[in-house]
Amino acid sequence: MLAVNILLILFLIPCFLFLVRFILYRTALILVLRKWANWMDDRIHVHQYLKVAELNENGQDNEFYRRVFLYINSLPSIEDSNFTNLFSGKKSTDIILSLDDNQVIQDEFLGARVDWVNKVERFDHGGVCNRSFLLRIKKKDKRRTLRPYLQHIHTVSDDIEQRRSELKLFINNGPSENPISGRWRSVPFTHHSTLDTIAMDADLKNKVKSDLENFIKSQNYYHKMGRAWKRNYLLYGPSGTGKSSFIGAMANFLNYDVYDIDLSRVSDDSDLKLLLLQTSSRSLIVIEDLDRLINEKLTTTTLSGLLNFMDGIVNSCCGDEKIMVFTMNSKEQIDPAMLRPGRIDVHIHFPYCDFNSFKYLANNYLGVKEHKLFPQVEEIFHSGATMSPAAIGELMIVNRSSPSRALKSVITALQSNGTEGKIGGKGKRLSDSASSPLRLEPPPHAEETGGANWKDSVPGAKEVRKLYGLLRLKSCKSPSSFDHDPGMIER
Ligand SMILES: Nc1ncnc2c1ncn2[C@@H]1O[C@H](COP(=O)(O)OP(=O)(O)OP(=O)(O)O)[C@@H](O)[C@H]1O
Ligand SMILES: [Mg+2]
Repeated sequence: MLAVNILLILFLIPCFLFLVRFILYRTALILVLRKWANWMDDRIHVHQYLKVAELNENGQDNEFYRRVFLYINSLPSIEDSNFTNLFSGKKSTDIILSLDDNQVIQDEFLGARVDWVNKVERFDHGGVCNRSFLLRIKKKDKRRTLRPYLQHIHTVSDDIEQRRSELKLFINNGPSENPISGRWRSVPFTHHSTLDTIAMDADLKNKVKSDLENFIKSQNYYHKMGRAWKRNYLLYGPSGTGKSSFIGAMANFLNYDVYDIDLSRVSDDSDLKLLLLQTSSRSLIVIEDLDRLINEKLTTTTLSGLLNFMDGIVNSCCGDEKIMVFTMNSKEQIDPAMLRPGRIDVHIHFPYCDFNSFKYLANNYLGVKEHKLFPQVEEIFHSGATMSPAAIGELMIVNRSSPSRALKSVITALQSNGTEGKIGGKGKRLSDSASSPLRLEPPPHAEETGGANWKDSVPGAKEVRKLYGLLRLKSCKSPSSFDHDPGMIER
């Protein structure tokens, strides 16, 4: 009998507990209980308040208010708040939750519970209002958790901002242009290149990737060494080999804004310094075609002005975490002082296509991994014929509806190139400005206007050459590009 009773009790206890749990969670009872517990807790402890006002005493925006705003609205507990606003985000599918006026939200940090009140005081009918966030924290927790908690808010809000913000491309105004908007004007940076879309030796790409990753983690290292936290890259190689695209890929990889310096709009060395001073942290500072600017004397800045700029001396006083990127077609005629280690930390060579790069492009542009024409293409590459990735890419794009036709067009172009001899001349940018005497441009709107004709006929080498001036005959060795200098990469 006793055994039966014990069994019955053992059965009933879990049933009872299950029922209590069911009632608590199926009804609002659990919330009521939690509220009581918090109320009791509040009575027992002494609390302190910290106010983060929207405006400082001079009526200027309080940066920390904005950070707290981002932080609070990212807390999962916002879903438990009694009143929450819903807004649509940047994408049509995004919905953003935002705490309503005078609502309280709870947060927990290092085991301490804190409350935030979104305080809004209105003075006249919905017009002027005072906004602030009020932090309520237990006195006993304050000393232990406040500082790390505020730091935590900084880090989280930084992270959110970084994820949300769109990248910007800054272009410098001339010294006398646009005094209101300052020396830089910006447009959204929408370059779609990524490290994956660039055809490049796989080892080299991985090295660059890890170099960039190391750089962004090395703040302490640079500061301990007393150096500005910056790294200088030189991308060099013939026209159409992907240097500019690689800059876009770097910016997208690092999530950095890009400052593209047009040296022809820089009046002198101090003007260049000024421009650098007005760049922000976490940015790529780019000077393209540096060799052409120097050799053709298209800049009024002096060599020493450029060297100081590369050293970033002025830079180190006003925010760092910058990467400078210089592009050149060739570094042969450049003063070695400009290229010495420390001034240029990483040299990356961008060569013409080899068979591996060709396969990479075929996969990216045509979605073709293997093809019966590949052995023939490989043979032609091995015989020494080559083209720039830009030229090959264009042939693939215009013939993308038929991979076989695209490959045949590349073969024809490579073969003609091989038999017709070397086509010399310095590479030019497709987008070169009118100031340049040698303008090589793609056919106007080839895709939209003449697209049908282009697609129907396979363009031969002559057409390609005429259109782009990008064909070269050059033995194409696999790139030995990332110039290793043992001292160049921090470990
Ligand atoms: N290595 C590459 N991988 C993928 N695409 C490439 C590569 N090189 C060039 N392209 C394509 O060719 C076009 C021109 O390339 P890009 O402007 O980057 O060349 P560049 O080296 O900067 O030339 P320039 O010296 O004339 O400025 C881009 O649309 C790019 O997509
Ligand atoms: Mg370029």
